[in-house]
Amino acid sequence: MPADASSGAASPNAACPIPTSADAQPHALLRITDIAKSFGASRVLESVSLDVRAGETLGLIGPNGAGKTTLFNIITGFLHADTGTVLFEGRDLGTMPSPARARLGLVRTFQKSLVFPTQSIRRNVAMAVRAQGSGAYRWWGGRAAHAQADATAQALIDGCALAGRGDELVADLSYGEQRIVDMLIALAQSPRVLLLDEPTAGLSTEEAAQLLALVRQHHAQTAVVLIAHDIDVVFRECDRIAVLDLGRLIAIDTPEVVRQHPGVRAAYLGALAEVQA
Ligand SMILES: Nc1ncnc2c1ncn2[C@@H]1O[C@H](COP(=O)(O)OP(=O)(O)OP(=O)(O)O)[C@@H](O)[C@H]1O
Repeated sequence: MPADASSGAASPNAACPIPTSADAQPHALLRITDIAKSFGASRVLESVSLDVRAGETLGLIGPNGAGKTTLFNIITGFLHADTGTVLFEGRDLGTMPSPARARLGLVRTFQKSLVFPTQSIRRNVAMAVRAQGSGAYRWWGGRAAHAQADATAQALIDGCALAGRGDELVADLSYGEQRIVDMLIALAQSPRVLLLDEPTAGLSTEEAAQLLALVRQHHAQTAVVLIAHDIDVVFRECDRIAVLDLGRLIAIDTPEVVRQHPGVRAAYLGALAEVQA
């Protein structure tokens, strides 16, 4: 947890002043400012600003349809915002396509797994290692490049609960084990900012904690942004929590402060009362 994870009051503006490129602080790896997005007449995001700091885990929560995945899509270049900026290490990413963003270290996972189920664990992870260099998933290439990617993949696999099972097909793994492969694929891309879209859905709280611990095992300084509907997991695992409601950021602060935020409690209809302090 970063030393400066706490950030004061629960109002979005007080906790995270609307930033400009001129006042970017060195610890804000990713800074999004005034993001708005509509689909036709439907306004999905409205003036969303927040920063993401090296080494922190920032939870991104909100009711269904609040705009969480749309925000991920904009940060990672799968969609472009109508207005607003995405700064990565102070650099405006503009219309940079998603593969180029991934090569900078802006890596994401998806709600639906993107693994190749009929391939081995090692082959899936090795392809991600190679994608980091080339910007595309490739089956072919020189022997040395293959060997290097395999070795990196093997090291990742050996450092987790799938150690010694690199030759197994992903299709033969349990649901929870497949989520680990998703995470290894993300980690293979050397993320500086890792955006995780529902990686813990369907996992127990314990399994979710183990999955997230994998990130810190490999990348202590990576900033993690976690979308999860299990608010128990979010409140336990995150240094700060950002709350979207109807496309607006209604709070961004420490779990302790967010838990008490009246707007957040209203959005969650009292469900927060169940979360352990
Ligand atoms: N490509 C699209 N075209 C039209 N509407 C879209 C598109 N993508 C998302 N939406 C709409 O935007 C709103 C926000 O969707 P989004 O997936 O970002 O929400 P979310 O907070 O991630 O929801 P959930 O928790 O259910 O995944 C929803 O009403 C959704 O139907």
